[in-house]
Amino acid sequence: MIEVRDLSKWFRGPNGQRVTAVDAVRFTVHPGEVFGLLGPNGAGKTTTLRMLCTVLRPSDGTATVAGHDVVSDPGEVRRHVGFLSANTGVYDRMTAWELVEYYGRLHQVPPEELYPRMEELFTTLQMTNFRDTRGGKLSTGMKQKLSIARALVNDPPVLIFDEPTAGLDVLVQRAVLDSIKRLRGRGKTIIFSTHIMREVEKLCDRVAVMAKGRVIVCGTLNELREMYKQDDLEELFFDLVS
Ligand SMILES: Nc1ncnc2c1ncn2[C@@H]1O[C@H](COP(=O)(O)OP(=O)(O)OP(=O)(O)O)[C@@H](O)[C@H]1O
Repeated sequence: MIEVRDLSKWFRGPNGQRVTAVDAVRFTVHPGEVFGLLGPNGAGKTTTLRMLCTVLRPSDGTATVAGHDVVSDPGEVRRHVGFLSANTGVYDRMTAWELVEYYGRLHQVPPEELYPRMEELFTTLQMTNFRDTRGGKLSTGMKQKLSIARALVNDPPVLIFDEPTAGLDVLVQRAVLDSIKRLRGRGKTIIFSTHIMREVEKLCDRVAVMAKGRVIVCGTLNELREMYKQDDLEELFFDLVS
């Protein structure tokens, strides 16, 4: 479970001025739920997710992930989270299989769990054809799948995915979205960011629409349709953020 209460982050701009990237955001994500953070470029989605996975320290407010506070207990948060971002690193010299194995060992997954899980991940994410290819020779989509496998290798209860389908072709997009659905079916708590309403419609149980660092509205898609008397979610999103 993820609980976010009045979470804010500000940075110093080039002239020393305060740039508020995330402004008193609140939401809760439950196990077995896919929660979408939807917003245009610069809305504050990545900054919010980075605070949740302890890469960035909040300026104000609180967040707990799997019951652990992101500021006072970052190690435990990291142990319970699989994080994926557009620039998650893939080592050039390791093969796809070696990289996932390496992360599994880092997380101290016992071998009798690690290898069956890796076989399953490589099959469901359709990675068997490049299992022995080195990172440096993989395409963007292959690297993205590999980063997902890496995030899942220790079977964490919470998954934080920053634009998981960015830059992928439709086939890989579908494989990624299908894996997210399967993970929800297994009771994982999942939050992901996107600026594509279609993905939210396909996948999310609830969504928070963000703009200029704030959550403008949060609810199920039906609640949003009802609230704004607008059935076309693309239009609704446009109206909300413009
Ligand atoms: N390290 C930083 N220093 C200064 N400003 C930053 C920093 N990181 C983010 N920002 C600013 O915070 C705001 C929110 O950025 P963020 O990357 O969280 O948005 P986003 O919703 O993820 O956008 P995108 O869809 O383009 O990835 C932007 O105005 C951005 O310029």
